[in-house]
Amino acid sequence: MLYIYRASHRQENRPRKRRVRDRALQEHGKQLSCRGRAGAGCLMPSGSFWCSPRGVEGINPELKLCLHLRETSSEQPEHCGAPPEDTPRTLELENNLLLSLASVWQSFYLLRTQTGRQAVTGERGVIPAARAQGRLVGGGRESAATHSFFDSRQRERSLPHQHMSTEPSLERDLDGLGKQATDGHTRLTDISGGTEGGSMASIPEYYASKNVLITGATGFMGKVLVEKLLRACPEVKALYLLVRPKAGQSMEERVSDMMTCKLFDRVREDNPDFHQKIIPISSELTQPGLAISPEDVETLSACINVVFHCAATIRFDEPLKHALQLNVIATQQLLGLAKQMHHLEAFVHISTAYANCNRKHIDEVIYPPPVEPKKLIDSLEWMDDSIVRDITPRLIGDRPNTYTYTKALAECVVQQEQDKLNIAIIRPSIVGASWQEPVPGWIDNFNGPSGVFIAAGKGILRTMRANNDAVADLIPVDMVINLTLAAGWYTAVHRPKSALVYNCTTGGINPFHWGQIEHHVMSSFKRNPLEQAFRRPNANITSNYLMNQYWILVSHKFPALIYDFVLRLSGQKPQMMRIFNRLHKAIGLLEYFSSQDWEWNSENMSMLMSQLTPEDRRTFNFDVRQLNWPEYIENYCIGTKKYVLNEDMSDIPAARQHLRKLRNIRYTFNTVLVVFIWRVFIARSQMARNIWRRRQPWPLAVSRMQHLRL
Ligand SMILES: CCCCCCCCCCCCCCCCCCCC(=O)SCCNC(=O)CCNC(=O)[C@H](O)C(C)(C)COP(=O)(O)OP(=O)(O)OC[C@H]1O[C@@H](n2cnc3c(N)ncnc32)[C@H](O)[C@@H]1OP(=O)(O)O
Ligand SMILES: NC(=O)C1=CN([C@@H]2O[C@H](COP(=O)(O)OP(=O)(O)OC[C@H]3O[C@@H](n4cnc5c(N)ncnc54)[C@H](OP(=O)(O)O)[C@@H]3O)[C@@H](O)[C@H]2O)C=CC1
Repeated sequence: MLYIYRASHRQENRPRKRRVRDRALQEHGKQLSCRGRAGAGCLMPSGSFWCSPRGVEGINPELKLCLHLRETSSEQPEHCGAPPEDTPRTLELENNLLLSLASVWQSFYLLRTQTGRQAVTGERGVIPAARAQGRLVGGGRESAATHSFFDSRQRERSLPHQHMSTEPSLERDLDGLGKQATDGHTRLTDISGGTEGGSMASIPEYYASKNVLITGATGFMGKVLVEKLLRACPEVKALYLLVRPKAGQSMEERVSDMMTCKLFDRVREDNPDFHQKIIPISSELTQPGLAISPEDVETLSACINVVFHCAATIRFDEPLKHALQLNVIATQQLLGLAKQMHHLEAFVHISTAYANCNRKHIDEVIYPPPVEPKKLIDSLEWMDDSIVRDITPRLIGDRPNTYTYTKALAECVVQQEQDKLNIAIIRPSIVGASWQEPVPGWIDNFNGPSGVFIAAGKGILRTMRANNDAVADLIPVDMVINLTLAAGWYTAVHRPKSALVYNCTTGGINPFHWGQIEHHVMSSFKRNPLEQAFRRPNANITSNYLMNQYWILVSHKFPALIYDFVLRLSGQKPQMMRIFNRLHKAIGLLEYFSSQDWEWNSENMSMLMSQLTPEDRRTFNFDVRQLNWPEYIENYCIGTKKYVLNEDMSDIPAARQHLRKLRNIRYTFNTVLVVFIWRVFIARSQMARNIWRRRQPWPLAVSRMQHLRL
């Protein structure tokens, strides 16, 4: 027996909604938590609560999915009793229809899926494991029935039509599940029962014996993904990595080099033979057919269960044609390959939170693309590179670069396949060094803020345009990867009808600002200095353009000129001005992101967390509330020193000594300057002497005495 009630925006319906819920509470002593505004839902025999974005009868199309009732009681009811008196007849009827449909799905599920069969037979796997974790109570079959309702609901695509057509009206009513709500936002609650912890395979159980395809595995995030999968899901069958030969190295050499990197130390300790699970596949993503050999296509089509698409060009200055080729066309081709995969359960696409940075508020929806991707691809194909370069600013419009523009188009091409594939789109904001795993502060590149931190730590960068009070939406790479793996699991298990978008951001939950980052970066590099710093780290951010230009002149260009002059005098090649020019170019490309605020809705991230078992929540932690920013920034700065610059921590005393030397040089330089000014201007002018006598600050009085002694 289950209760169904329909909620409505209309004020007069709210008391009835509340009565139904209160009745459920009274009868079963349950504590139900309720979020949101209006909605429609049913209390399942398991005690979980299901609600649809459109209302059970589908009569109120404006209804958004707003209700999320979650059982918080550990006690499971034997049954749920009769429907409340005030439940209308139509809804009682729907109770029965829903139940029959649930049982059709359940039987189908039990017969068709291995998980289901295991659930009935009690084989090793999902159910026993779930029971062991205290997530299931009662007999295996009954429990399977209750937990499989939503699982099987999501498998409806694979159901023969006659199964669905037994209850046509109900089919229509339930259509809302897994589709986007009228605000376009497909929330996790749209497709799940909302049972805390869920009653399905845990993440490592799911990935056990799966074949996973990863693009961009040699990149920053790809590496962390490979490492975490191998470490946290040791039963994974194989990881197929699409890699291209590069810089004179074959793809095999590149992959074996990658596996010797420090990042894999922990995996190596746990399983010295981990490399056996890694299968490199030669692929150049910008080539037709991704340049994968026919044999490899066959292998991948036959065995891959999950795809993680991380590869992209993330350069902000990439020519549009190339960015389009890699970020859009290659994604299209990969989707084509994915459609040939017979056992594909989830396709996870890594996008960016800034794909829609032309908006201030960004929901977890796929916005209409700036241009129809196919049209753009067709037009650019015949265009000369110089013409494309000329029209690029007009094309990208209010986006700052070709990167964010092509990532937005990529989301659109991914969305076009949502009817054929189970898709998740992850949108991380600014991905920084790792928070905890495999080691705190792991980072291996100069992208995003890392280059800025390093340049500031070396004492080269002294000023930058950024808004002190704007939120710095940094997110640690390990949290992004944990969420990505969890989203892969969720997508495969629930098979949502439309692509689920996860804004993987921190600002809305645990905000930290650029001004605070500046403070912590500077103090961290003073405690743990980088080797051979150019000057003592002392950088400031300002949102004022003119002020920034002034400081660039005084703190960057003037010292660079002096330094290059000294180099020239000593017969060496001047280099400082060249370094500053490159730095200014890089900083100029980043300033767009550090000078503004965005607001991301990250509801699906929070909802996904609520679907994990307590154990998975610990292993695949992406709870950004737990981030302690000062500690994170300290580890980040140390990480740039250890892992990007390969500096030894034992050299810190020498680096501190070097900073002291730089400080003494600065004091000496300042003193010489004061003395020089004194001798040249003040000592020669009576008026200056008069002014001088009237206001003698203490430090200058000292140098005056020194002068007298001279
Ligand atoms: C005043 C200091 C206070 C400190 C606190 C305040 C901090 C404010 C920080 C603000 C940061 C804002 C960051 C926003 C990022 C938005 C992110 C959007 C999220 C994403 O989705 S994508 C990931 C972000 N992508 C990038 O960051 C790529 C940006 N990079 C580029 O586009 C190009 O690399 C660039 C900058 C145009 C340079 O191109 P080029 O001149 O051709 O140089 P190379 O790329 O070939 O590199 C040559 C060489 O230099 C190293 N390098 C690259 N960038 C830097 C850098 N910033 N600093 C130092 N060194 C850098 C690079 O590794 C190469 O080294 P090799 O040894 O390999 O030759
Ligand atoms: N880093 C960040 O701050 C953020 C990143 N993202 C997204 O995350 C994903 C990963 O980013 P990240 O790891 O930082 O990027 P990296 O630049 O570190 O990695 C890019 C990966 O793509 C591969 N690749 C690039 N071109 C080709 C090609 N033609 N053929 C085959 N492989 C290719 C690279 O391989 P190779 O080693 O051969 O060059 C590399 O493995 C991207 O989709 C990016 O948009 C989103 C938000 C923020």
